[in-house]
Amino acid sequence: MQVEEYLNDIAEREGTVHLTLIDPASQSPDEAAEIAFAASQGGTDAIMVGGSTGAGGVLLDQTLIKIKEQTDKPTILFPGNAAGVSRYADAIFFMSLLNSRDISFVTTNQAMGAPVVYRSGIEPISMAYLIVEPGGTVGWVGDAKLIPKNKADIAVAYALAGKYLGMHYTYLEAGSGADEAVRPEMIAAVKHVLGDNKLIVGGGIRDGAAAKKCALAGADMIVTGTVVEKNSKATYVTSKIEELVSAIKN
Ligand SMILES: CC(C)=CCC/C(C)=C/CC/C(C)=C/CC/C(C)=C/COP(=O)(O)OP(=O)(O)O
Ligand SMILES: O=P(O)(O)OC[C@@H](O)CO
Ligand SMILES: [Mg+2]
Repeated sequence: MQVEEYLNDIAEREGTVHLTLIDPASQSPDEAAEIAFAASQGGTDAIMVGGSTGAGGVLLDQTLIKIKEQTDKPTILFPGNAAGVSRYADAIFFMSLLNSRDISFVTTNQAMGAPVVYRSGIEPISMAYLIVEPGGTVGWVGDAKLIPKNKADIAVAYALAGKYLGMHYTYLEAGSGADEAVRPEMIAAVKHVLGDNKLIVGGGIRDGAAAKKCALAGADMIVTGTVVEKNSKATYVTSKIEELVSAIKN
């Protein structure tokens, strides 16, 4: 089964998908694989691999190779630029940062990365990537015109633009380690116009209660990264992921 179909199927059957984000720059490939294994034990549905600063090359390849030795869950690239493409992944969130001021994050990195995706045979999953306040590192790196956190109508406008451009997924990003996750009002307003198109929410989600708020508001998929990155002890990772997963599944 293709990864997009796999994710959509889980969203339909279980209500919400959980994705674990691993930044190859934050630990060794072996440690990344331990986190991926522990997260799989905790019930995560897939592993996203990427970072906004320097996640490419041999480190990215090795991280994916090691992760795939430890888990059967699909691996999905979450690239910060064209260098974030690796043939060792199953799929890639082929995203455009629609609210960037910098055309390189809207189309140029996509053009530079596309032939690599084509040759590697990994599955592209089209995605509108929208960065909301506070935005964190990715907001700065991506030169985003941050969507104000209480302006749901602006997020709705961008989400509709992405949908009309044919993007299957929309990602509302508050930034890694954000003090506050994307607000339920914004999630609900965006999901309302997306209809069957899938909505991913991430940034600043640290516990089951916060994840549940996002899921109840209408998120189809929840991404968490920092919570397990900073506490890579396997038993902690498994129980934290269990907490998040049980909060968002039917
Ligand atoms: C589709 C292709 C080939 C490229 C897309 C390029 C785009 C649109 C990038 C958007 C801007 C950007 C820098 C995204 C990075 C997303 C990401 C991997 C965030 C996760 O990393 P974090 O862990 O939050 O950040 P740090 O790396 O700062 O820890
Ligand atoms: O690290 P956290 O805060 O979980 O954020 C995950 C993801 O949305 C960042 O791109
Ligand atoms: Mg990171």
